[in-house]
Amino acid sequence: MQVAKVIVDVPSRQTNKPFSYLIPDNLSSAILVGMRVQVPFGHRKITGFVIEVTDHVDFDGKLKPIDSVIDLTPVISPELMSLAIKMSETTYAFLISCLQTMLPGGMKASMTKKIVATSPQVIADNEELFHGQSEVQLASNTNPQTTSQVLSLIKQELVTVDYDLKRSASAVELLGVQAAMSVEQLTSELTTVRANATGQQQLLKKLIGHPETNFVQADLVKEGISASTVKTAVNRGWAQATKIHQNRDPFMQPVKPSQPLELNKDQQVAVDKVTDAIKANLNECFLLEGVTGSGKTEVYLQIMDLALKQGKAALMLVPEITLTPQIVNRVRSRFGNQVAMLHSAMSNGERYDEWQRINRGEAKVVVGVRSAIFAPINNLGVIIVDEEHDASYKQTDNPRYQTRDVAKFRAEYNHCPVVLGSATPSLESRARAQKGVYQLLRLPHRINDQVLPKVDVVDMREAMKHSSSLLAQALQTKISEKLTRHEQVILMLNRRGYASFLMCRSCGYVPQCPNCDISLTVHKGSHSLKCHYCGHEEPIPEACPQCQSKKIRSFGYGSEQLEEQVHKLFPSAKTLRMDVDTTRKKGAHERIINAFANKEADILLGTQMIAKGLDFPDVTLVGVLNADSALQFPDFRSSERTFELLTQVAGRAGRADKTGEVVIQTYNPNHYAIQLSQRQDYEAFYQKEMGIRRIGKYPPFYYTIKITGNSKNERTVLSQMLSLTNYLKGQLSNQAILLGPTPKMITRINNHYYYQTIIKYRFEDQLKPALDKILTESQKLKDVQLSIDNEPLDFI
Ligand SMILES: Nc1ncnc2c1ncn2[C@@H]1O[C@H](COP(=O)(O)OP(=O)(O)OP(=O)(O)O)[C@@H](O)[C@H]1O
Ligand SMILES: [Zn+2]
Ligand SMILES: [Zn+2]
Repeated sequence: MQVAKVIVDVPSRQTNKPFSYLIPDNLSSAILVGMRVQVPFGHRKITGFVIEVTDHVDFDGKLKPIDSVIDLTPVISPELMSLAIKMSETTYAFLISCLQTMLPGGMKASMTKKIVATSPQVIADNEELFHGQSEVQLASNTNPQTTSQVLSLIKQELVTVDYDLKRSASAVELLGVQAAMSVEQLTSELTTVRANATGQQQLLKKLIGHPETNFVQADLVKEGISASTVKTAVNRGWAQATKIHQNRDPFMQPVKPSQPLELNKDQQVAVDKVTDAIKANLNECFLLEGVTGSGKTEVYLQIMDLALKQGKAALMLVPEITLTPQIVNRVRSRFGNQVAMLHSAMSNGERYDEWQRINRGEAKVVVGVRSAIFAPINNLGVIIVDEEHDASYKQTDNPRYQTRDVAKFRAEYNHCPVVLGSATPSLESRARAQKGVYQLLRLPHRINDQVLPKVDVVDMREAMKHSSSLLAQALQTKISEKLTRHEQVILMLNRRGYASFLMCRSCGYVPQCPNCDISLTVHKGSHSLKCHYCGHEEPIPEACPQCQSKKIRSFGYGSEQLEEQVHKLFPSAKTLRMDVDTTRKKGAHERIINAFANKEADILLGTQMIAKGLDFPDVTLVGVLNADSALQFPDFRSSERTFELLTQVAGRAGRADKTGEVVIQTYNPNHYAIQLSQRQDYEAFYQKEMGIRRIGKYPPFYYTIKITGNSKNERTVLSQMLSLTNYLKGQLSNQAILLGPTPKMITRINNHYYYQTIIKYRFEDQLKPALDKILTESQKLKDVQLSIDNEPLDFI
């Protein structure tokens, strides 16, 4: 008798362990670990993942049989299975959530599958299945007999399985036209054309000049060659009408192949160290600390190239914001069709197609965002985590995993190295390199010894005495200079919308969100006040709702207002704005970047979206308008975030042959994060910040856990948090530090009240059991939701 142990799709503590089900005889050899199955559970039928198949029954009662299989081949590999178990333990998430996180979106149980015969013989031999067709659809509740027949065909490789998913129409077909005669023939045709038939002459000359080119007809019309001229040309045999496929997805545009660049000495050392580890199957972790523009990407490319030459696969992770066609095209230009991409702007169908290409081993290089760490890659040779300090590597929802940790687990499993790269490594990673846990590789110079940009800090307390403009005079002068030289400028204002809030000058009234404890942000484009936490939106009032005064004004600035001011100050400059509001539509982000790269605009302005990863050779000036925005948060990582953001955005200037300049506007010119980012001195910042963290007992000196409770009822959540905090105090040693419960910085969001307790600790073996117990107990509470965040990004 065979038994399958199944993790069922019921996220609760009680079901966070496998349930045993009998495997029916006709499925006996077909059920494999990593497949999804349908099983009876209470009075329902639900899905689950098979995590073990055994002959051993450790259950006294009568086992229920598996109902049907959902996947015909495993969707979770043994590697990912062990990873899910480990993740569930370390993130306090349910195993079922971890398993589901690993599958590409849309690979839902109810999805229809089809099997495709590999030869006519197969169709003939299995008439009752195929009914003469080459492919058939299988419903998710196919009977066990048919299933076992299909499974045996799969085993013999006589059929392939495909999931039916909607692909978005990413390609469009355009009408084209191409020469159909030789250049000589066309030249003699030219003599026969009437002198006043200018369109025909123009077209013929074009065809003669570019006999190989497939012209887009719509482009010709723009040049004055009409559709009827093209028709005449086709009728007279000069040209033929063609169809041109154009990809709408900016990530999929054709790219020119590129060759490896000759490395400088530091780059070579880095590449050699990592490739030695790949060749020796060493599970080592490298920290590549390279200043902005030092050529880290080229180092990644050559490392991946070597992994491929060793017959292995490579995974490169990038933050959401830097996953632009710029970086993807650099990878694709080196590795062509071997590259698979996984990003959130893709449709479910596109993502599934890429997932399959990876699963089948067709794509050997995977580039993607956080979730790509779960790509079904076999035989990994190296994992690269670019901009390793980036906050987007931490998932803020269940399961709350840190991608760097998952990367290290996979590398250990695959006996391969991990490369964490950044100009501003996280303190955690840099400290590990200090201790020798990671190997530190450094690129201290920019390519071609281009100097780092010169950074001026403008004290806005002084500047505001002379003018109330958002842009200090010093910055305005530099912008005009660059504009006259036709160089490009990047301006960052890390707040979206038009103004921070509205206030009545007569009575002091400030409109608040009705659902959250926060004032509403002014958006001029949509003529509304918006809550950035719950999405609440209302019209901008004409008069004060409290005292009816018309003296209602907006305060503070956002990116929308920056754009307005720039237009006023520099009326002839063309601008592009990039923030959450201008990049909602699919592909918008890429279009803005491409337009700026093509020099369709002089000034790119926006929120922190524009700070990272971009490489525009003509940008010679970067202005930061509110360098203090992150410093205002009462959080231990504020300085690190400020330093990182300023250093990264400054790094966008002067990356090619022209020297760059940076202007930082601040109200805290003496703050060390601002002063050290002015010098772009990461090492000094690291030393200084480590001293502060040591005294404050913060990471990386202490581990941290954040427990958050929320409820519609403030008193309920507070009393629950108090009792669990007291329980923890009893369980932990007196070395552990418990802070809380305290209300979160914004206590009420969407009418739920949030309270938190922070634990700082070094060694506490009773911590995990105590937290597991708290989670189990919390399942019984109806009106409080609890979450545990291991190593949270912030304490606010
Ligand atoms: N060995 C080399 N020889 C010549 N040019 C190079 C070399 N390595 C890199 N470059 C070029 O230098 C520029 C900067 O390199 P790259 O973008 O890789 O830097 P980076 O360190 O990844 O930057 P950042 O962290 O600021 O995004 C690129 O245009 C790249 O093509
Ligand atoms: Zn008022
Ligand atoms: Zn709100």
